[in-house]
Amino acid sequence: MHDVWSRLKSDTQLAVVSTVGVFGIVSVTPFAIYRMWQDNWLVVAVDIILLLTTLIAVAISWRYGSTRLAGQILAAVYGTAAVIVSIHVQAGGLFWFYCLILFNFFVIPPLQSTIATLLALSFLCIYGVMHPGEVFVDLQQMLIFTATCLLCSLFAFTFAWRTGRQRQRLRTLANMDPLTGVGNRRTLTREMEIALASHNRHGTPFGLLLLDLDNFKCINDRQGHVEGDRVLVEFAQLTRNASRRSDRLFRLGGEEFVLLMSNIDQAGLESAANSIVRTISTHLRSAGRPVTVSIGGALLDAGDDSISWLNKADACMYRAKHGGRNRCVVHLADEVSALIG
Ligand SMILES: Nc1nc2c(ncn2[C@@H]2O[C@H](COP(=O)(O)OP(=O)(O)OP(=O)(O)O)[C@@H](O)[C@H]2O)c(=O)[nH]1
Repeated sequence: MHDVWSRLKSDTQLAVVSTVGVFGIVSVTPFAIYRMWQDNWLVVAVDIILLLTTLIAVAISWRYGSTRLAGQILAAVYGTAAVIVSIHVQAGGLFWFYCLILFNFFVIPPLQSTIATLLALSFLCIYGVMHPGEVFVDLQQMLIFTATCLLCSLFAFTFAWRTGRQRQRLRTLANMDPLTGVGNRRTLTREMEIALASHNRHGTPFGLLLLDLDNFKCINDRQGHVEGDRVLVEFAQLTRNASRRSDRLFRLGGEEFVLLMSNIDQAGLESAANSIVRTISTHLRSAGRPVTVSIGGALLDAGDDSISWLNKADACMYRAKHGGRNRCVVHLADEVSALIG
């Protein structure tokens, strides 16, 4: 039960599909029973298909995590059902269209949702024009119905689009360091857990570098925090430029950064660290003086967890500081190798 709750809390789309699934079942079931009582077996069949599809879509999203596919199945089936019910229940059935418009915006992205609604609406209007008096009382009713559906769709689109953008912005704020634009500590923790899982399952080699700017306090004290911030931003840019596209840079806090690398061996880690030490001492300047970095590196070994992995790199970084700064030290299985940058 705890697992179900934590998945619902961490996966918004899963929570949405599950909620609309429960609402769908709760709202369709009484109508299916009512139509049975009325002997309207076509609509009963549609309702039963709706209930089964809802259960299948919710099961797909829980079992395989395919919430997008589940949403598309739900939108397609509920759209088709709304058209069939509108034709066979006449005027009363048309009201379901308004639920469909909102429903689509919950389960699929805004553009897909608008297209799905327009398709269902167009089909209904074409059928209505070809069979006068069957779906709409007259042309005026059809036009009013179409206009109100389009308006609802427009409002829902605007709301869903804005909400999506806000959610995206919040996600960025939660995962990114606002000063340097690299991943923050929280993202690093998640990425390290993913690396550990991939290493344990597939044996993928990983390494990390812990980078700490040298005497950064002096820059702040002499040149002020604005200059300190500029140095941090430029340091992040230079480090990213000096590393591979697949390497990921994170700010651990203050003037400490972590570079996470996949598919790397001891020699690769040493060479990457040396290259960054050289790039920074050559290109990073503050008040005309070179700024340098000390780096500790460690490969992910069998039996490591994220804390022991980071601790190995941290111990090496302190060795680099005590060895005179502007250098890197990379952890070996049985020894520590010092490399002058
Ligand atoms: N400008 C700026 N300074 C920061 C930020 N975060 C932390 N600092 C400063 O970074 C400095 C870190 O100082 P220390 O931990 O003594 O490290 P250091 O001076 O680089 O010394 P070593 O690491 O031993 O070479 C402190 O003065 C913090 O105030 C930030 O976001 N912007």
